[in-house]
Amino acid sequence: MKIHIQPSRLEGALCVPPSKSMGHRALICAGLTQGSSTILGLGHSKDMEATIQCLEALGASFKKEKETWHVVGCDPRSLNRPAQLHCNESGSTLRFLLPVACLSKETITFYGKGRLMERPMKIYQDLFEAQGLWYSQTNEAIKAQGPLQSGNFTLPGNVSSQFISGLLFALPLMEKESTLHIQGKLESKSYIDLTLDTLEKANIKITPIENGYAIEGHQTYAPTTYHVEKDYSQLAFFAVYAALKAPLSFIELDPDSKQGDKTILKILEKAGASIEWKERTLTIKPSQLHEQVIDLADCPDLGPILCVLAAYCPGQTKIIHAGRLRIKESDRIQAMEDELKKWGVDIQSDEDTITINGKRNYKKEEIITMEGHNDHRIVMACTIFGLLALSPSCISGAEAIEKSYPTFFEDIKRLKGKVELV
Ligand SMILES: O=C(O)C1=C[C@@H](OP(=O)(O)O)[C@@H](O)[C@H](O)C1
Ligand SMILES: C=C(OP(=O)(O)O)C(=O)O
Repeated sequence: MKIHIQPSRLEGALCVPPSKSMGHRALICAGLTQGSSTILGLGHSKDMEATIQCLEALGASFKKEKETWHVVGCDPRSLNRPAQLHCNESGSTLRFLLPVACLSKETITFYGKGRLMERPMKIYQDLFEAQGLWYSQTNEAIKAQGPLQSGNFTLPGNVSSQFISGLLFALPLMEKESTLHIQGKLESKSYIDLTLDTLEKANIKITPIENGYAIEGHQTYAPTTYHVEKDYSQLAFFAVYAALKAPLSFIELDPDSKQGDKTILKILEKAGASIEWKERTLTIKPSQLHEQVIDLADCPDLGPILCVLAAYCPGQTKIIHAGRLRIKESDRIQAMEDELKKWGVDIQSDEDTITINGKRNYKKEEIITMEGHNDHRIVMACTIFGLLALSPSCISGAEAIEKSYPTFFEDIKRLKGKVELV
């Protein structure tokens, strides 16, 4: 799918989609509850679909009535036949559900598409092998056989927090107590906090210890009602636009949200934007923004759109601790470098840092075609760049938005943005 983008002045109010991270967590906690739970405000995307289908393959059932999901959970320990879990391109689905599914004694096959099976998984392989369990991986699939046992687990803190979240979902269901020790600096900590928060709602007890967590065994997930908040990671794309170009309002937000990507508001304020809250509505107004140093350790998903922000902020912006962007749906540093260079943006990177010397305007004589790199966040970031530019452009591979934000282009049109299918 190729989209033509005209420089546009967006206006109005937007309700961004529900949080994908909170959605995965609510689905998993509800899906592991021996009883029925309710999820309110769950969004629709390929990643949500993947998590629902995987939990169904483990025995949970999901029913949607209007905007409410009714979930009857399962116990993977009582699975009595091999199961196939199709994770599509969702790293969260695969890494959260691998230890959960392998509470079972049956062989579980996990399938992935796109770049999923190239993303780091060795942490789980090592952990299975240390317990003498079978684990094998090809380009298309991972096959593993539990049952995974409780114990003392040590994990690096800087590869992906999703391994830690995955174990936090599974360990409470094991027979005995476990500990999880995190080695080195913990990155994406806000995502672990979201996991702990959701587990607490399901009455699962996790005790913080020095550099890790203690998890009692033999716990049960309690039925409850989960409310999924609107997604600050998705809001970030439009927030950057508003801070640079024209005011936008965002409705139905939780101002006290624990989502780590809410930090986009601090970053924009630091750059000079005006941020105003009125109850659950946020208004962002543009200003002459300036450069800064941005630490990405706790908010990796903001990386691509922050490259756009930096490109339009005069002065030198440095985005540090960005290395994990290389192991997402694409190498997001390389992808942004490739696409922004087409516009003449002065952007360079090393393994862990992106340096951008920004300016206020970009204009090309010819129509630039940007590539989506099969990555939703690259498509969305490049589209925002195109809306802010002074000359028209195209983005190809735009269907990648289906992973997390299927209505992205419809929302732009609703705000009077000029985007058209070519
Ligand atoms: O737990 C989560 O919901 C997520 C954790 C982050 O991954 P890492 O911990 O691998 O950085 C983030 O990039 C991903 O989109 C969602
Ligand atoms: C990296 C992402 O998701 P996941 O790791 O779940 O594939 C993302 O949404 O940007």
